[in-house]
Amino acid sequence: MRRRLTDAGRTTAARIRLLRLLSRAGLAATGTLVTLQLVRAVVPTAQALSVGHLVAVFGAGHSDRRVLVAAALVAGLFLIDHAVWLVLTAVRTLVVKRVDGRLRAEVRAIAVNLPGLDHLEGRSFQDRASRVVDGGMGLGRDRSAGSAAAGQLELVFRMLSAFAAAALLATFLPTLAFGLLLVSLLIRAMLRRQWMRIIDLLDADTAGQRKEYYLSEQAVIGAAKDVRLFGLSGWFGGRVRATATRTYAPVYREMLAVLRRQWWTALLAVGSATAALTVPAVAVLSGSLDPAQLITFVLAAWGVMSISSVGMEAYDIEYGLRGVEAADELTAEYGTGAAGAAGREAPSPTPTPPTVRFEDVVFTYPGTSAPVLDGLTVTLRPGETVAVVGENGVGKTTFVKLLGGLYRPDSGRITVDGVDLAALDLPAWRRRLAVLFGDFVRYPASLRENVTFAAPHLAGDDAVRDALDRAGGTRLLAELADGLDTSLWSEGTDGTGLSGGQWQRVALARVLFAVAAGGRVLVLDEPTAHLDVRAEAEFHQRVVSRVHNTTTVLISHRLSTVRPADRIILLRAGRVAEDGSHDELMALGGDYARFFTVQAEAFTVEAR
Ligand SMILES: Nc1ncnc2c1ncn2[C@@H]1O[C@H](COP(=O)(O)OP(=O)(O)OP(=O)(O)O)[C@@H](O)[C@H]1O
Repeated sequence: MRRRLTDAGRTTAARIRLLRLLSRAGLAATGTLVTLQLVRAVVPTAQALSVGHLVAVFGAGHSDRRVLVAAALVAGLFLIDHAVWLVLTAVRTLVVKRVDGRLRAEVRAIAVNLPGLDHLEGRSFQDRASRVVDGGMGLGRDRSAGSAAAGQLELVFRMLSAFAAAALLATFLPTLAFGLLLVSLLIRAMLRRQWMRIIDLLDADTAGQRKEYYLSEQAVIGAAKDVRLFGLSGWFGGRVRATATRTYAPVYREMLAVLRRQWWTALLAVGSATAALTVPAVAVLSGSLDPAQLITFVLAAWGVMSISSVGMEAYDIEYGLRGVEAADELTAEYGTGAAGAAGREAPSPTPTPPTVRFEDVVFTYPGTSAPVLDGLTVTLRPGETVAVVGENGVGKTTFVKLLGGLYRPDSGRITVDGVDLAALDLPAWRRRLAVLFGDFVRYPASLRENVTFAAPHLAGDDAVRDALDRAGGTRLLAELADGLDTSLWSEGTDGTGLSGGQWQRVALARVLFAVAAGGRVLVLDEPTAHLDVRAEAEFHQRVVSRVHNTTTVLISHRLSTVRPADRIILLRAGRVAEDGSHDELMALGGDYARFFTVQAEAFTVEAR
């Protein structure tokens, strides 16, 4: 019993929450929607009265003019109802889109402003965010938080309409009015309980909800080449069918089960309809009601009983409420997305590179058990070029992510000029970093923007051209029809598609631009992976040696790329295994020397 009451309380609070959500659509749009719903709510009662009035004046043999006016009133109400419905549909769409847009913007703000990646990569964050952002298709209908809010408003006015009809009926038959209202609400509650379980089933299969993703994102755009060359269209089709079957098979089973359980509601509905017709009819026969009143009260009874049906708005509410709850949970857990309280400003806003120390750092990715970094201790001295090498998966990129404050160590600490990174103002620290990740982002934007995104405040095309030149992108710039204005978003704008190597030069230009804007620690993770042999050979001279007054961290499997570095650090088992210049490590005769020899031999064999 107590649980029922708690559920009821939660449901009421959720429904009020939905109504409050409507304010996000703006006063004018929401006000118009409320007004239109109000008109539609009173129309059935007005129709019952007007039809009764028409029958009364017709039966009393009044003049043609009075009959015509009464008939015009009936027709006018039908027309008004229809016209209001049309406008309401359009205004409702506007309100739904606005509410959804606002909620999505809030979730985007939370996601973008989270200081690290650990929450963002978690399954629970992603599921909750996709619930808010994606909305979804429920039983063939677009459903979202916005449609839940509009649906809740619709339900309020459906109730109002039924109560208005009951009030009219109560003027003559109060017991019938009360009884019909009670039974109709009971039927509605029973139906709602039975049918809403279907929304639970739909909601439970998040993998099923993602089935659209395979088609739209992967099969059509993302993996278009692979899908065709490997002939994977059958696999995609099968995958979509399998997820659809997994989602909908239990739904259809439940629908059949609900239909088989309709006896009680059907009996109650038949009983109500019989009472609604026979009680006024008996009153007519006994002479206490005339035929015109009979029509008015039967129509009013009909208006009361209409609330017993579970309309689409009930599904909208139930489905979209999950999105609203998910948004509330995200806000409760991560705040509103406003940038978090700033820590101390990164020390020395001077133009010199800092000393960065990893002190006995242990780090394990959330949701995994084995640490990737396990007692890593290393110092990056101001202005030196340090190469980080090691086998696949040893933790090189993880080292960079921790350097950027995207994750925090489980134990140990990272210091910048002696100050713990955890105590620093992260945005300020990140402005002093320029990081090129191996899986750099190809922004759907112009060439200029792809470079200046690293430091939008540094204006001037000369700096952009200089960064492109250092990254070996001058020829690319000359070839592009619209120069720096060329859109590099080929799918979205008919812009230019670049090759892998050309994109890498653009991404490299972006971080060099960040260095020009004040970045004092440059990190290049696999910067030559897509470059041709000549560009790779020129890389150190063209890029690294021209970067001054900056600490450079270079990660690469191509040991010829890292050879000229001041220091080379080899990671093994999450910590530094070898540390020294190329010559020192070759003399040491450890893993680095072995890897270098193997690569050099392979190169010599290829070159023969
Ligand atoms: N977001 C993540 N969640 C869980 N584990 C991760 C995540 N990112 C990386 N890992 C794991 O951490 C380990 C180190 O990955 P990392 O990318 O740092 O290696 P790497 O040395 O840069 O490898 P490579 O040379 O292949 O680029 C790997 O075992 C990887 O599977």
